[in-house]
Amino acid sequence: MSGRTTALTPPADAGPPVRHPEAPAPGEVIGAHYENCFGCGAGVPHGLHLEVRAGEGVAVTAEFRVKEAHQGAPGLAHGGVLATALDETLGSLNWLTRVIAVTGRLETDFLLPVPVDSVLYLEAEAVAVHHRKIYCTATGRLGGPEGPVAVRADAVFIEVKVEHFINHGRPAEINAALADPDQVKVVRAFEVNP
Ligand SMILES: CCCCCCCCCCCCCCCC(=O)SCCNC(=O)CCNC(=O)[C@H](O)C(C)(C)COP(=O)(O)OP(=O)(O)OC[C@H]1O[C@@H](n2cnc3c(N)ncnc32)[C@H](O)[C@@H]1OP(=O)(O)O
Repeated sequence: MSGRTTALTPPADAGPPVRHPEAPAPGEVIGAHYENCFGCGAGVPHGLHLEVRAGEGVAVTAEFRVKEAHQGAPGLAHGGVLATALDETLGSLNWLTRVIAVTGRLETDFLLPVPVDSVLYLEAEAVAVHHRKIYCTATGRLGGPEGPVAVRADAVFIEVKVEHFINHGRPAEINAALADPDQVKVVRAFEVNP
C-alpha cells in the first residue's frame, strides 16, 4: 500500500525513538523553547507556564496548575487548554531527541473534568519513529503522578528544519528571535544533531 497516511498507529517498519547523547539528564528541567510560547514561556501572563522535566528514555513529565484564565465551564478547565498542555508536553520530547518537530495530528480523550486550581500531572513518551514522523502519547492525571487519568492524547509529530519557522513565522517575531542569543542557542542545540 502507498500514499499519505495520518494514522496514529506506527507502521510495522517504524523504529524506536533514540535519546540524544547530550539530552538533559532524567529529572533535569527542560527550559522554555521560546519566551512567548503560550505553553512554556514566562513572557505570557495567561500562558500555561509548563515546567517540563526530562525522564528516562524519550519521556518527560510536567505539572500544570489550572488557573481562572483557563476556564471553559464555570470552575472547570477548557478542553482546548488541556489539549494544549498535552501538546506542549509532547512537543518537549524534541529536546530529548534533538529533533525539531511540530504537531501534525493530536487526538485527545477527555475522561474527567479538571477543576480550576487543580494540578494536572502530565507525562509524555515517544513510542516510535518512521522517517520524519514521531509517534507519541501523553497522559494528564489528577491528584498526583499516580492519580486517575483525566486527559490523554496520541499524536504524530513531523520533523521540520529551522527554516519552517523562519519561512512561516511573522517577520517581527522571527527577527527578534534571531537577534536573541538565548533563542539562537536553542536553535544551535538542534543544528548539532548528528
Ligand atoms: C528562528 C526561531 C526558531 C525557533 C526554534 C524553536 C523550535 C521549537 C518549536 C517547537 C514548538 C513546539 C510547540 C508545541 C507543538 C506545536 O504546537 S507545533 C504547532 C502546530 N503545528 C503546526 O503548525 C504544523 C502545521 N503543519 C505543517 O506545517 C505541515 O503540514 C507539516 C507538519 C510540516 C508537514 O508538511 P510537509 O513537510 O509538507 O510534510 P509531508 O511531506 O506532507 O508529510 C511528511 C510525512 O508526515 C505525514 N504527515 C503530514 N501531515 C500529517 C498529519 N497532519 N498527521 C499525521 N501525519 C502527517 C505524511 O503522511 C508524511 O508521511 P509519509 O507519507 O512520509 O509516511
